Amino acid sequence: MKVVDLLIEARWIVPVDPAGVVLENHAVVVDNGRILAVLPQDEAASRFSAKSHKRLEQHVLIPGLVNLHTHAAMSLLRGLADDLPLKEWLQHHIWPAEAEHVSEQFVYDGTLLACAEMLRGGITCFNDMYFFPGAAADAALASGMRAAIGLITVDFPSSYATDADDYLAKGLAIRDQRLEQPLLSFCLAPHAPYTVSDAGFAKVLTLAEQIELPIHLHLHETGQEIEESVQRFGVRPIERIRRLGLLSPALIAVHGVHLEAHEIDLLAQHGCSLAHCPSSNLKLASGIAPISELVAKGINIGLGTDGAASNNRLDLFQEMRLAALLAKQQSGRADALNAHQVLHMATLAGARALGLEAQIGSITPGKAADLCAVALDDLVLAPCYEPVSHLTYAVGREHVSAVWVAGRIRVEDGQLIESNETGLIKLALLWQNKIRP
Ligand SMILES: CSC[C@H]1O[C@@H](n2cnc3c(O)ncnc32)[C@H](O)[C@@H]1O
Ligand SMILES: [Zn+2]
Repeated sequence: MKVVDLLIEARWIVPVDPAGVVLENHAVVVDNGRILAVLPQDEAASRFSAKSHKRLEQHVLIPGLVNLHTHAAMSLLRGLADDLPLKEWLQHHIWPAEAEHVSEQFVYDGTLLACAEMLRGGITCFNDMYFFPGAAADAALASGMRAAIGLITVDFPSSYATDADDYLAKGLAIRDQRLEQPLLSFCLAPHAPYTVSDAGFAKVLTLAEQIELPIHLHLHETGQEIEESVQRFGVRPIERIRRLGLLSPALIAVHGVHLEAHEIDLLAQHGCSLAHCPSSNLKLASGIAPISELVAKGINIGLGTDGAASNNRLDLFQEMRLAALLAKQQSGRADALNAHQVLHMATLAGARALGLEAQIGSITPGKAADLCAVALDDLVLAPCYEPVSHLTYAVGREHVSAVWVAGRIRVEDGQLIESNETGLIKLALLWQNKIRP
């Protein structure tokens, strides 16, 4: 019998790959942080002796969720400026607050708080875009969470950096210092077409090609963004980005709310990914992304929460439900996006966009053991005919009972391990008193 680190037996396992499969009474064998095997429980018992054993009698085990777009540290700005459209929200509220308060400590503390919220909700990996990305990376590592850290660029100075060259040089140094961290990966993260010049994009593209990183960019979020681009550059943002050479499989276009048919074709032809953030798009009244049309063209779509100042939750179960419901409403077809497709978006599609498809996103031997157990023995989830249906339409993040990142348990019985929740609330209160004394 082979001795292994961990054996997880679950009532249901949804590996996500192969698509549409639900395994009953199977086990996941974990060793050295990786998935060694997925097999029937009786076979697992005869082949493996585990140092640690978890029995999930009434649970469904899924891959850890991948949050494809966030600004984690903005958890400290949650609820600061509600009920506003994007431009007014950013220019008159968020950017002034960031100019006054964002520091390395703000980003570390805010990201720590966000990681706690995300882990408790079954998210094991997040794709971040924010100032002081080194502090975000360190907070993710301190939380034992996987993160794709955005090396940001904007054309305005901040407390973090002065201009495009400075942003990129600082980002590269942050990456160089953390290259050996197995839980970290990196993206180039130019903020948006309206805050990055052609020269800034050219620099981003050169770097992304040299060091083979994805490019994480807000794109076509509002109608106003598009109108202003036409006035300023004579073309819509996607066309400008195309001319600059940024449309490629490396691009993670965030939002894509306003897309014409030929622009959807362009994204498909170039193999771009899209980060769909339905709550943020609804709250800022930006619109609803044409998801069923994007799906029909085979575009890789992951789900994001965006920051907590525009959502105001970092809750991918809510984004899953919303994504499914909005796609149905928008297309007029009840089968527009089914529960399996939505779970795929929240896991493997996000991993693929980040270039992490070989490492995470499905319960597959050889991949990292990033796993999420959801307890279905709650009256609000009874009866349960189909666990994947429940994951999209009925489950809330409060039903997450256990979470592992690279085989290490981070949440047990719905509670964070090695994390002081009371301390985090106190930390948030300290910032609240600073920001709104
Ligand atoms: C350069 S750091 C990231 C920058 O993005 C801002 N931001 C947060 N949410 C959004 C959004 O929905 N659209 C555009 N920009 C957003 C954040 O406040 C930071 O300044
Ligand atoms: Zn955003």
